[in-house]
Amino acid sequence: LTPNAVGAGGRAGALSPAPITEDLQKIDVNPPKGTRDFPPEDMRLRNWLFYHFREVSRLFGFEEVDFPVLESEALYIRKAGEEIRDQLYCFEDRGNRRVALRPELTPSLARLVIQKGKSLSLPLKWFAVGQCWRYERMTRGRRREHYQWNMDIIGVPEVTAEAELISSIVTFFKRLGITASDVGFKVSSRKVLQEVLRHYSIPEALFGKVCIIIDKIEKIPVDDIKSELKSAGVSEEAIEQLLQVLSIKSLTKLEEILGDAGEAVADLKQLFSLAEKFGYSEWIQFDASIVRGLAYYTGIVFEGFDRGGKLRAICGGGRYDRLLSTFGGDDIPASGFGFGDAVIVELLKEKGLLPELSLQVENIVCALDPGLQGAAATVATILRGKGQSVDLVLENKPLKWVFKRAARINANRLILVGDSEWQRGMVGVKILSSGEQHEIKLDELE
Ligand SMILES: OCc1cccc(Br)n1
Repeated sequence: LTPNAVGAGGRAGALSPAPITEDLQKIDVNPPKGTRDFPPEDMRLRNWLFYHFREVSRLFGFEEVDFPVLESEALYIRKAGEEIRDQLYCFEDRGNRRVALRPELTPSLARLVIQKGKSLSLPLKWFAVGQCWRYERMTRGRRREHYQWNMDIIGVPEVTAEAELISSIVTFFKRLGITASDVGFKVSSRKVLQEVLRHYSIPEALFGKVCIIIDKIEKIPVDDIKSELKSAGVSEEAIEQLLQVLSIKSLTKLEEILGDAGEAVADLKQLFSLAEKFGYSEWIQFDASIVRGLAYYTGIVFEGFDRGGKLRAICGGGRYDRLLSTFGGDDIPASGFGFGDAVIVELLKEKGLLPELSLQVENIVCALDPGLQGAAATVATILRGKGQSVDLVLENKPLKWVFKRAARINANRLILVGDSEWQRGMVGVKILSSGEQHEIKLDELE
C-alpha cells in the first residue's frame, strides 16, 4: 500500500479503514473502551466459569448452539423503549445494511428456530455462551461487552420449563459454592400486570411499554414512573392499582387481590410447588415488582440477586411466548435466561470463592547442548503423543534459567536430554517436587 492509501471504500471514514500515514504513531495498546483483554490468568478464570456453564447445560440435557456476533439491526428494533435498544451497538455496513453487534442472544435463537422451522422436533433445549455488546456512553464507565450464558426451552408451554431453568441455575451456583444464603431468585409473572391492565381496559398494545417503564421502579423516582405511565396512556386509577399490586411480596396476598381464577396466580403456585420438588424452595421468593427489562416476556419472569444487596442482578429470564411471531414465524412457547460473566465474578470475589487456577505443565524438556535440540524435539513429541503436556525449551539456555521456568509453569518433571545418556537411548528425569532424579529408556518414557 502506498503511503496515505485509503481503504477500498474510497474516502477514509467510518466505512473504510483509516488512511495509512507515513509516521506510524504509537498505537494505544489498551483494548477499546468498555472492552476487556483476557491475559492467561483471566482466561483461566473465564474458561473455568464457562466450563461450569457447559457442564450444567450438559447435566440438563441441553445442546450447544451459537450465532454471529453481528446481526441485522431489525432483530432488536422493538418499540417498547427498552434500554437495550437505546444502547444498541449498530452501524451501516459497506453494503448499506443496518447491522448491530448483538446485545443479547435470544433474538438470534428465535431467528434460528424460525429458519429451521418444521425440521426441528420440539421441545428444543438449547444453550449458548456468547459475547454481547452495548454502546453505552462511557460516562458511567460501564462495560460495553460481556459474555452471556443462555439456556432456552422452546416448545413447552407449561411452567415446568421455568422450574427446570431455575433448577439449572441453582445447580450452577451450588457447583461454585454459592448457597441460598448468598443469593436468591425474585420471581413473578407478567400476567400479574396483564390482569391489572385488563381490569382497567388498558390496551394490550401498551403492555410491553408499561413493563419497560415499571422495570425502572428501583432505578428512578416513583413520580417519574407515574408520569411515564400517564404519558403512555395509563389512567391514574390504574397506575395507583398497578403500584399497589407491584408492592406485593406474598402469593397469598396476590391471590386476595387478583382472585384465584387467573393464570398469574395459577402459574406462580405451580412454580413454587415444583420448586419444592426440585429442592430449591429456599432459593426463591415471590416479588410482584419483578418485570425484567425486555419487552418480549409474557409470563413468569425471574432474576437472581445477591442477598447482600451490593451487586446488580446476577442473571435473569422468563417466558417469551410471542417473540417468534414478531419475526414473522409461528408462535412457539419459549422460556429462557441470560447469565452474564461479570457480576458472578464480583460475587465470587466477595465470597472468597474464586478458584486458584495456575498454569500446569507436566513436563519441561531441555537439551543439554545445542546439538541435541532435535533429540529434545523427538522426546517432546513422544510424550505429547502419549497425551502428556510438554514445554519444550526452544533455545540454548543455562540450567538455572530452565529451573526457574520449570517453577513458573508448575512443571511436574524436568526431562534432560544429555549426550552420554542419549547415546545409550536414555534421558534424565527429575521429579521437581521431590528432587528425585533417575535415567529412563526413551521407549519406557511415559
Ligand atoms: O446486561 C446488558 C448488557 C448487554 C450487552 C452488554 C453488556 Br456489558 N450488558
